[in-house]
Amino acid sequence: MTKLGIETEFVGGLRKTTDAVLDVVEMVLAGSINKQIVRRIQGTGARALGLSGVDGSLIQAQPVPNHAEVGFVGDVTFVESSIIHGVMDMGYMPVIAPVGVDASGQRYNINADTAAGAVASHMGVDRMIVVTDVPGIMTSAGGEKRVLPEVSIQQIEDMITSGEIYGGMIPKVRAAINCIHGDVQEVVIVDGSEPQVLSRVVHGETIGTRIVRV
Ligand SMILES: Nc1ncnc2c1ncn2[C@@H]1O[C@H](COP(=O)(O)OP(=O)(O)O)[C@@H](O)[C@H]1O
Ligand SMILES: CC(=O)N[C@@H](CCC(=O)OP(=O)(O)O)C(=O)O
Repeated sequence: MTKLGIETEFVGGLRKTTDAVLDVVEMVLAGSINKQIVRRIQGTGARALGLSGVDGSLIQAQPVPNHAEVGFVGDVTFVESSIIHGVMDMGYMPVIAPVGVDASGQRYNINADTAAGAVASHMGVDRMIVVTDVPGIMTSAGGEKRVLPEVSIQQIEDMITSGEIYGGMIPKVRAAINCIHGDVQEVVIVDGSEPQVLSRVVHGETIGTRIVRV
């Protein structure tokens, strides 16, 4: 953005999105970043297929409640999960860029965690794994900083209110809460720099933070 001379700022973890910002967001998220992820997955020998939420109206969106403040940021209204199932049935891992569209063709920038949560909910998966750059939800209650192995929805709400959960962690936990209210049984937040982190979660290792219904 800076290189292109466009200024942006974040409000509650969401990027303020003007038309000019939307152009760059779509170009980068659905273009270069999406293809980079696809190339990396293919580099491991797996098969990947990149698409954005606009393709096939995969991610349908509406303006967020605070759109007057943040602009073209979207909440997901519907996910055409049959497209994802179709891609997976063909043996490809879908890599979905978080850009949504509404019935009039308006594009929306959607936080990646919000989009992932909506995809997980609409697909009816048992578990969503959120990969980030910290070892989980951290607390400094009791003096030193530590990872919480498990948190409830109420604890999360309290931590947002107290400011202990802030910035980019907010859309992650909000997406987790939305998932848990549906069919998804648990959401696990883990550090992507941990080796083999996805298979370790799938095999039941206690790692990161589990968000459970309770
Ligand atoms: N309680 C918390 N525990 C851990 N990280 C937190 C917490 N509250 C806020 N954060 C911040 O959330 C960040 C992760 O969100 P974000 O930067 O959006 O990650 P990503 O780019 O992986 O989506 C962490 O790097 C950290 O700065
Ligand atoms: C509305 C909004 O904030 N969209 C995000 C989409 C990408 C994203 O969410 O990336 P992270 O998961 O690394 O934060 C953005 O424009 O940065």
